Amino acid sequence: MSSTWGKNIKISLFGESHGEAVGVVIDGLPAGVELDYDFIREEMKRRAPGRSSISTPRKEDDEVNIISGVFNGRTTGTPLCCVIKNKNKISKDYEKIRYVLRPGHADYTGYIKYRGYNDYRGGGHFSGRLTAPLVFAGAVAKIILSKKNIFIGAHIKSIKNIQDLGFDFCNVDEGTLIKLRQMDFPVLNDCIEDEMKRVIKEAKEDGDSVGGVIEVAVINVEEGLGSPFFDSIESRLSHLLFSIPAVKGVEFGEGFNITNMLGSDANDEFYIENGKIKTRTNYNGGILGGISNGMPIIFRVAIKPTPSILKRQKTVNISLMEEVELQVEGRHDACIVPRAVPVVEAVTSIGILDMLIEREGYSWIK
Ligand SMILES: Cc1cc2nc3c(=O)[nH]c(=O)nc-3n(C[C@H](O)[C@H](O)[C@H](O)COP(=O)(O)O)c2cc1C
Ligand SMILES: C=C(O[C@@H]1CC(C(=O)O)=C[C@@H](OP(=O)(O)O)[C@H]1O)C(=O)O
Repeated sequence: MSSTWGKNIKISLFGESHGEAVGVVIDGLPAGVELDYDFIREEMKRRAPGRSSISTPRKEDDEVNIISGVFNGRTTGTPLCCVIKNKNKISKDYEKIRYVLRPGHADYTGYIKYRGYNDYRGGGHFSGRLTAPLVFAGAVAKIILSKKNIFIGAHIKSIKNIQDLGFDFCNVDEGTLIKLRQMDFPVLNDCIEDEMKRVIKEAKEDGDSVGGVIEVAVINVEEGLGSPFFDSIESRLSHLLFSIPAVKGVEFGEGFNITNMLGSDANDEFYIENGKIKTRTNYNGGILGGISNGMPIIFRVAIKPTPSILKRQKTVNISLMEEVELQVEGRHDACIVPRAVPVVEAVTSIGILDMLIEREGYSWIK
């Protein structure tokens, strides 16, 4: 099933953007974990639509309704089902373009795969709205990971060609990640925020959209997590990251740039600090042979420009089999990147927790 993922923590997404609700069933959770509802609400708010002028004006409160798997505020260990209602749908925008394929969106491929039975309203099951339940599942995973002091944080590394500073690959502290989490527009260099927002606003005024890159750090993962080959940390996390709509690239450590380096530079040399083996550089992003080496796990995720744009585009009416021009109406993100930051963190948390339970079972979770 394409909407189900995981070996130990299994998540199953359901719903459509203009249907009754979206949601997730999480199976394999440990019993007895106290859920911090304030934290979960904050995480949901970070992603929710309609909270800024650069995001879609569709306002949703993204209130989570937990309908199973929690009793007296603690997980029971049985499937946890969370439902998030769709309260602010305007489906008429999509009736007009029912058979007119939006370039860059999943209208064509969805129509072909599901033989025209797909819910086309708002992208249906392909919508970025399905990332709301992912953020919920990620918040639960973050609560559990915090028991091992594992923190996941991310910032907007670039919007189009405007660059933020990068993480210090060897030294990412918890304080920085928590500060980023509290920011509506998380960047390391405060001075770059206005310029990035200007690029987004200019594209929007022009009926267009822009993309960008998100940089992620996972800290305090002990050495030895992961496996070689098919279950490498890179493979497991990439599977989840590429499941997020609009993700077009993932690179770990120096990523593609490592090809510009000599081996003598790219090799992270080892040393000992207080009896612990560390590396002086971290170009490999904390992973060797698919397994964590105890350094921060660092990677970047490329997000494409939002496909639904006001600008006129050439496309096809699939019912009439005619070439037509399209001007998309409706409520869309001029740039997906800021709202994708908590989503990227969420799937990373789910992936790390899944691998941790595989390695250590449940006994460390109290
Ligand atoms: C948080 C989030 C918000 C999104 N908002 C929009 C949007 O407003 N309009 C749009 O056309 N696409 C939006 N997308 C992207 C589409 O859902 C995505 O491009 C589409 O499903 C096709 O998938 P693909 O780009 O991975 O091929 C959003 C994605 C995410 C993760
Ligand atoms: C609703 C959300 O984002 C939606 C993601 C989306 C898409 O095509 O992915 C298209 C828009 O949907 P609509 O046309 O119904 O307003 C966004 O608003 C959300 O993230 O919660």
